[in-house]
Amino acid sequence: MSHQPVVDTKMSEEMDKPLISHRPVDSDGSLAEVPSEAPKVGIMGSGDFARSLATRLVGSGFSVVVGSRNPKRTAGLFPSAAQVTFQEEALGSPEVIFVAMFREHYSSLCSLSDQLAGKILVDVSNPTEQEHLQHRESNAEYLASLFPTCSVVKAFNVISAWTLQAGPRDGNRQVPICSDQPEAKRTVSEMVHAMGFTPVDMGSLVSAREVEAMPLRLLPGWKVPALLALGLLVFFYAYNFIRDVLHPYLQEGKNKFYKLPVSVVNTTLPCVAYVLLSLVYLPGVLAAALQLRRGTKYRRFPDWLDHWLQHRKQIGLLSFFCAALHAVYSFCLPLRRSHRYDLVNLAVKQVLANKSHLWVEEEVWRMEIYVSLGVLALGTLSLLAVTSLPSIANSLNWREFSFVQSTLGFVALVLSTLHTLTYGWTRAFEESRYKFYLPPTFTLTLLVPCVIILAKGLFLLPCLSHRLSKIRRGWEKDGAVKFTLPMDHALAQKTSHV
Ligand SMILES: Cc1cc2nc3c(=O)[nH]c(=O)nc-3n(C[C@H](O)[C@H](O)[C@H](O)COP(=O)(O)OP(=O)(O)OC[C@H]3O[C@@H](n4cnc5c(N)ncnc54)[C@H](O)[C@@H]3O)c2cc1C
Ligand SMILES: NC(=O)C1=CN([C@@H]2O[C@H](COP(=O)(O)OP(=O)(O)OC[C@H]3O[C@@H](n4cnc5c(N)ncnc54)[C@H](OP(=O)(O)O)[C@@H]3O)[C@@H](O)[C@H]2O)C=CC1
Ligand code: HEM
Ligand SMILES: [Cu+2]
Ligand SMILES: [Fe+3]
Repeated sequence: MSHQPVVDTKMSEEMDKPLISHRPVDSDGSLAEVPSEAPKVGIMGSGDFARSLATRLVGSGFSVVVGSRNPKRTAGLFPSAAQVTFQEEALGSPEVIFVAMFREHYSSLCSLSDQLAGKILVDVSNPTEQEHLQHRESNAEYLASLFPTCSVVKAFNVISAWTLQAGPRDGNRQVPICSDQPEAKRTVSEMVHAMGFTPVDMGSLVSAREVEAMPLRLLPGWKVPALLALGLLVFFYAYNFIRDVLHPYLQEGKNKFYKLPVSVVNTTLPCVAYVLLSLVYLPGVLAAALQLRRGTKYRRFPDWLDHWLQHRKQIGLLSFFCAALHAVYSFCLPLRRSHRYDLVNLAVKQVLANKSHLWVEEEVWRMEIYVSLGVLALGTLSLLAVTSLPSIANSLNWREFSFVQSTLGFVALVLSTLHTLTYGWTRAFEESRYKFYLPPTFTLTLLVPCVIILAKGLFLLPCLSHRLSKIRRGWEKDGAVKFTLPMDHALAQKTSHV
């Protein structure tokens, strides 16, 4: 929505009047005279939402009249500047009427349809999940069907009563708006703006169903990645439990259960982080391989790959989260009592065995290097995480963004791989490291990243990179696409989401 004054002369009279929060400024800089009569807005219903809305509207310079079935009982709950009266009386002068009632009570307004004729009705309702599934038409479309002479606008349903009352200082400021009457939509948009929110035009009233579904979604796009991370956590924790705790207990009768809270977790978390990171960069490689094989970029990827590509951000951020936890756990390793007892016991054993100066040069170097590589990997990952914040992403052009995400992300994957390899060293080849024939955990995680690194290397070979960049500029192996376009189009529509 633009911040400029609206020039359209056909604008409703309501909006020609200045609002307090938007006082027009004269050319000499002083405030223009505020007219005595503020634009009048009606609210049907006296519930939580109606009260918050009235408070906010009054604060933004509107004059509010509330229509209630029982004004005596409810008047005390509203700001004194708001007029609370019977439903039919509230409908008289305002051009814009908010319907702050639940869907099942809309029809109770039908007796007032004569007074409502020609007015703008704002539907603020939120269906429950059940209602949303039960009704094929949105609440707003239902309201429009009850009052065909009114202009129905869907707005404010994504804003909670609490946010309305507290003002848009924190939380989401965006208010999606849709309506079949552009004029009515503009009037309400200006009101949204005057109340300190940002109107987002969602088009005609058929979008109302989508707008009503917005508050029902919980962290869209995170479900599959979160389940994936959880699955990996459970798998690796169980695997490490068997190797590090169960095996010593069953085979040697040793009690190593103290490892459950820190040690086992700190073997699990890095493996999850590392696998998730490789799963961020695997689909890009698969996509490139598919394009090379098909010889065109104009055929859609299979659904699963399309989905995977779209969820990389969430998978990547979960990977970063696990890696950060792994780093903190690693710093804590030497703080533990168990660690000190182990050290002292080792020292005592050495003294008894009359050994001195235990310093294995190779072990020292290995440790110095893998810790350093881990720190570098985490540092690179945190750059990716920072640039994924919308405010920072918006300040980068797409080349800068894709440099950080694609190139530095790959660098992070390589550093993590070197970190894991130097940590693992020769352990993968020592028989004593195999517990119940299970190889050390890190060996399980190395396969996919190594495939990715190899593939990326292959794609750099002149013949392949040349062909790939030709394909990405629209070149096609002859006959690659011609006959599949119409079907692809249907597919594109079917799968376009997120
Ligand atoms: C902590 C963290 C945060 C993340 N945050 C985000 C985020 O905010 N947003 C987001 O989208 N992703 C995010 N990701 C996911 C990931 O970083 C990006 O999806 C990244 O762009 C993937 O890079 P890619 O090279 O695998 O894939 P793409 O950049 O999609 O490329 C796919 C393949 O095509 C090649 N390629 C691409 N374009 C061209 C071209 N024009 N010419 C030739 N070859 C080309 C690439 O080399 C690659 O092989 C995040 C990841 C992590 C770990
Ligand atoms: N609460 C919130 O945070 C949000 C609410 N909404 C939407 O706002 C609308 C109102 O919600 P909310 O204020 O929380 O609900 P309430 O139950 O608190 O208020 C509903 C109001 O509807 C009025 N009403 C009119 N006719 C009837 C009737 N026949 N039976 C019962 N009540 C009637 C009542 O006012 P009276 O008795 O004065 O006539 C009542 O106060 C809902 O559609 C909701 O989805 C949307 C976003 C957030
Ligand atoms: C500040 C950053 C980091 C530090 C200090 C660090 C430190 C460590 C330490 C001390 C270990 C050995 C754990 C043990 O003894 O059980 C380890 C293992 C490991 N780390 Fe890191 N690391 C860091 C970052 C990362 C990152 C970013 C990744 C990958 C995303 C990663 C992946 C791994 C893996 C896979 C292992 C092997 C786990 C196992 O099988 O035991 N680390 N790291
Ligand atoms: Cu999806
Ligand atoms: Fe219903």
